[in-house]
Amino acid sequence: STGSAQTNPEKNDVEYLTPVSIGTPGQVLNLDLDTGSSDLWVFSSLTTSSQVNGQTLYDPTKSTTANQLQGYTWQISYGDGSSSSGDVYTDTVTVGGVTFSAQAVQVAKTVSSEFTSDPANHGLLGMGFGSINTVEPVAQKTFFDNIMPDLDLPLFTADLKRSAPGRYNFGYIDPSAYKGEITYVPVDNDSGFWAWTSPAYAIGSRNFGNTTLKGIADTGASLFLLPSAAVSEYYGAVFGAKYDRSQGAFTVPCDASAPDFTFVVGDHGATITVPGNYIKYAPIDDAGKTCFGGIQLDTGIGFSIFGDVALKSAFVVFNGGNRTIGWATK
Ligand SMILES: O[C@H]1CN[C@@H](c2nc(-c3ccc(C(F)(F)F)cc3)no2)C1
Repeated sequence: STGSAQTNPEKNDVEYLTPVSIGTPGQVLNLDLDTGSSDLWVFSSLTTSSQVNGQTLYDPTKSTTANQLQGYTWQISYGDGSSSSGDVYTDTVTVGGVTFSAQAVQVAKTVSSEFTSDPANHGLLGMGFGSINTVEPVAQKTFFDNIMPDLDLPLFTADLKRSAPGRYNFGYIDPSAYKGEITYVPVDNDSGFWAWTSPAYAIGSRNFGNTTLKGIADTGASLFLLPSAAVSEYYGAVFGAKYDRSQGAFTVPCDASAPDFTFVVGDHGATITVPGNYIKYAPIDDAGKTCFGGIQLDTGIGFSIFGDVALKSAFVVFNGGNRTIGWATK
């Protein structure tokens, strides 16, 4: 089988939401497909009502194919400190025309304020590796784990765009979606993430250094989080850039000329270039004078995060069959 789903950016591309049908008859929720986690959880009829704020709710009692996993629970927290928890059902789930009939659907009973205040986000669909699924007493498989054997090719692709709809494809590679060759590199999934290493990077027209970037491809993360050496070098090249202690982040003048950030993929010279404009991420003042930086520090995480600012500059193949990640320009 193969499938294809359009994914739609929220304001400032802070996340990309994809319609997902759950249950019989289908209840369509817009979910954040997240390669950085491995739980499929949804706002539901069981979610504490004071924590619901316009989100579409999955109601398992309205689905003839829903079955509760009695006594199973889950609890997850994300990089930004947000969190959610609840119970577990199985039901039929369809994304982009690909269906799995007994998918674990984690229904939220509680969600943190960050989720409550985002009416367009009805939950997350984790596309990481199964080892980091949080369901107790038995971890559940991700949607991709479950459909992979039936896919023509054991992979999915991410084609995110700046402030425009993009696409997740399942089981095939669309040759019209990228230019040149796709360069594949090994993924180390011991952490449960799509972890890989870039051998070097360059800022603007400077020469490539020899500093490797060890990071994860994370479609659920908005920004590009890098080591302090790379971040300082980058913003050192932007006139008027500064570290704003009140924001705890680097900002740039929205009218600054920001250099591109190029990272190497593989050892045959392939590169991906993040346009400097993507790094003038979003205005933080009404006048649109100061912009939040799309590159920020990865301090304390232990690895870099190739989030949407990096991913939307490429066509990315997540191959679960041979555990590789492929990058191509587009
Ligand atoms: O944990 C890492 C795994 N992937 C990254 C991720 N973060 C979120 C997220 C989405 C929406 C929200 C909220 F709506 F604002 F609450 C919060 C976090 N989704 O994937 C970070």
